[in-house]
Amino acid sequence: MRARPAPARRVTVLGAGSWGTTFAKVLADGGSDVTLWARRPEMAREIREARRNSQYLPGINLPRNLTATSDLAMALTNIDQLFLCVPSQTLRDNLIDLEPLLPPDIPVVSLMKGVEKGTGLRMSEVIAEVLPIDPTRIAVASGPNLALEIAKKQPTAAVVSSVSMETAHEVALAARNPYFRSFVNTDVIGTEFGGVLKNLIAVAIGIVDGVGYGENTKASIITRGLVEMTDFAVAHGAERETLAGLAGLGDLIATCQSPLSRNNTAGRLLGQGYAFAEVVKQMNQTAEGLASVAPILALAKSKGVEMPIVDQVGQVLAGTLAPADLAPHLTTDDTPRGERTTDDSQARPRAAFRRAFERAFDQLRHGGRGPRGA
Ligand SMILES: NC(=O)c1ccc[n+]([C@@H]2O[C@H](COP(=O)([O-])OP(=O)(O)OC[C@H]3O[C@@H](n4cnc5c(N)ncnc54)[C@H](O)[C@@H]3O)[C@@H](O)[C@H]2O)c1
Ligand SMILES: O=P(O)(O)OC[C@H](O)CO
Repeated sequence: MRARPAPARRVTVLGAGSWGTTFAKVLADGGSDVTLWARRPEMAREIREARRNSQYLPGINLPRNLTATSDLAMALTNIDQLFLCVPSQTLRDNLIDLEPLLPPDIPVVSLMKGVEKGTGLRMSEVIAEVLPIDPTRIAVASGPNLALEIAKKQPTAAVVSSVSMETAHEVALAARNPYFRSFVNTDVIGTEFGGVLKNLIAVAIGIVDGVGYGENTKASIITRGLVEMTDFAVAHGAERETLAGLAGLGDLIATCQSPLSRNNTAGRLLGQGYAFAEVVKQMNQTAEGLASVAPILALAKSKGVEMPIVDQVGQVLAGTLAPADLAPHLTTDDTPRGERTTDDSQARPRAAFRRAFERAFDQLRHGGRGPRGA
């Protein structure tokens, strides 16, 4: 007698924007039965009946094993895994609504790349604060994942991270198909901050692009931006290696290079001279970087981490720095870490100046008798 095939995994994605819908497709193409929860009933109906999300993924056909509802209780009934993909600033309210309906002991996965304004908390921390859930059942997924490319089945990879390797594996198994490969790690802090921080560097890239600067400027910002990302994340407990991987460098490259990126696009509008309020009005999608600048700078300050590029992005958003003045060489270090001064003509005058200063100081201390020992 042939063994009966195991029933398909049942998963729900909360949030039917561009990434929520795309990730639901990733999961469905990986063999799960997927329910997508949309806030607006008309959007749920279009996804269910026409198998399209024409607002966020125009031209993309959605698979048959993906359905949609705007009924939260229905979306959360009898599921094996839950994925969260709403704007970071609304997550807390969404969690409060879903908390009484959450099935016990299922993995809850954040697909978001922002921090909460006011608290500075990462999304996994907001989940841990609001839901009565064992921390080992929380996971995050991040990587170079521009929604529209993935919806067209262009191959890419991501990282699923949880403090429990078992949970990470469980989720990665669901988030895997012929065009989407999920790797696993236990560095939740690094994986999550990688996704948040690359948005800020992508805004900077958009700004200089909008101004009309070329590839040298952008390469310097990307390179020094990665150092800022790494310093920040490591100071908050991340592993350096994570920031050099898909969730750090990988996502930084994708987001900084692509016109599909909303953070990059928002930056470009700022660089072209639009004021922050106008940019927010023009963007009808989530550009997480705009809300993350202030909490990230506050977190950086609390750990004494210097973030000159992110700081300048904050100033452009506030209207106190002209976009054309955002430049990577405006760092506070003479020679930033990771860069060498190859010609020591710059170092010598500084050393000579220090010696002259010490001599003068010594003379003053010893009543003009000349330096001690002289
Ligand atoms: N789009 C991408 O390529 C991509 C890739 C990886 C990660 N992300 C991350 O995914 C998250 C969501 O981004 P997105 O691209 O799907 O955004 P989006 O702007 O395309 O969609 C946001 C969705 O959230 C809904 N929404 C808005 N307010 C809400 C509320 N109060 N309650 C519930 N739902 C609400 C909107 O109706 C919309 O369906 C962000 O953190 C983003 O950084 C996006
Ligand atoms: O469109 P963005 O700028 O939110 O970037 C999308 C993804 O995070 C890229 O990995």
